[in-house]
Amino acid sequence: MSMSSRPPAPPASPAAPTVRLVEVGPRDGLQNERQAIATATKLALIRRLAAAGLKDIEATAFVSPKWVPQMADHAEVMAGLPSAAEFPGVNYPVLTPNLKGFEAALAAGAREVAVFAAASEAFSQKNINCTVAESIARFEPILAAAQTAGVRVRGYISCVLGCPYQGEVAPEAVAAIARELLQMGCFEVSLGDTIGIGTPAGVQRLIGTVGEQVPVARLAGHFHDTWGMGVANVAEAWRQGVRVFDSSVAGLGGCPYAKGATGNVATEDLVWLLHGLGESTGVDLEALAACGEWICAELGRPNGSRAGRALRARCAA
Ligand SMILES: CC(C)(COP(=O)([O-])OP(=O)([O-])OC[C@H]1O[C@@H](n2cnc3c(N)ncnc32)[C@H](O)[C@@H]1OP(=O)([O-])[O-])[C@@H](O)C(=O)NCCC(=O)NCCSC(=O)C[C@@](C)(O)CC(=O)[O-]
Repeated sequence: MSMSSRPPAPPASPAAPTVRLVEVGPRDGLQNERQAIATATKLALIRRLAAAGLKDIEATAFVSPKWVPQMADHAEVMAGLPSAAEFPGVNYPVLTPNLKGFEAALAAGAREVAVFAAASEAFSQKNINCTVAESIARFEPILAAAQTAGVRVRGYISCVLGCPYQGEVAPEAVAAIARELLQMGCFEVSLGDTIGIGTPAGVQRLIGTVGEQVPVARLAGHFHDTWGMGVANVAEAWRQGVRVFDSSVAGLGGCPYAKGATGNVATEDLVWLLHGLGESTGVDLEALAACGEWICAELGRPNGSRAGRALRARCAA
């Protein structure tokens, strides 16, 4: 392709981000990979993501290694994270389902953790082996211990637009859990479309209903791309005022307890969309796309990012 026929690039991202991206590739993206992934590969991925400008990189999960073997090296991952001198201002949150996980995360140096609930009873049982109410009760000691230790706690809610076991999920159920998580002390609640089943109309209803109970500024969008709606759903959530989004480089991922779920919306696609909307993310899209290509080659899997593939094709032309 000649230079003149190239599509115009969206504006480059200026220094101060107006939208916060939470890169979940090293955790959500890798947790479902069947092949063993070396800790060194996970750390190289994290380093490349930080070098591309991502400031929130979910590093691992302090969950049971019997349930999610891929995250069994959580302490080693934490020990090998880049130093603050190398990448200033980068945050490395981790998942903690219970106090045992929180204590291990704290001992490993975590400064931010995430608790995860579901808006569906069936999913809660499959994912964390307890009811929704029991999960919230398990979070209480985490929030208390985190406050003492000065650790920030994020909340997740899974299945906000549908459940693989239960089907429809009422936005009111999501709103009630979001309110509870914020009242408990979570600084933000990430709304997970775990099976990527939602459409923009559902996102509009969801944010409208949840936004009646909690400030939209305290919500994040976490969209999987299983049905190809990831970017459209982000655009709708953005239109509704959401300014924090979770994504994974190259669209890595799936969920061990949501059969058929594909990865998160790809970070490259999200960055392309947001820059096109005039937002800044602080992310260098070319460096990110190179990172996406690299991890896909490492894992021997196709690149799930449309923008990443388009950039590669442009560079090869
Ligand atoms: C929550 C549990 C532990 C309950 O699992 P359980 O079996 O009910 O727990 P338990 O308390 O009976 O303990 C059983 C064993 O696990 C150990 N154990 C207990 N807790 C821990 C811990 N924290 N770390 C390490 N080990 C732990 C415990 O010590 C014991 O070991 P044993 O005596 O048998 O040797 C389990 O169900 C679990 O680990 N689930 C994790 C599931 C998971 O990671 N899912 C994926 C993340 S969520 C997600 O992807 C959705 C999200 C966030 O991305 C948003 C979206 O898209 O929807």
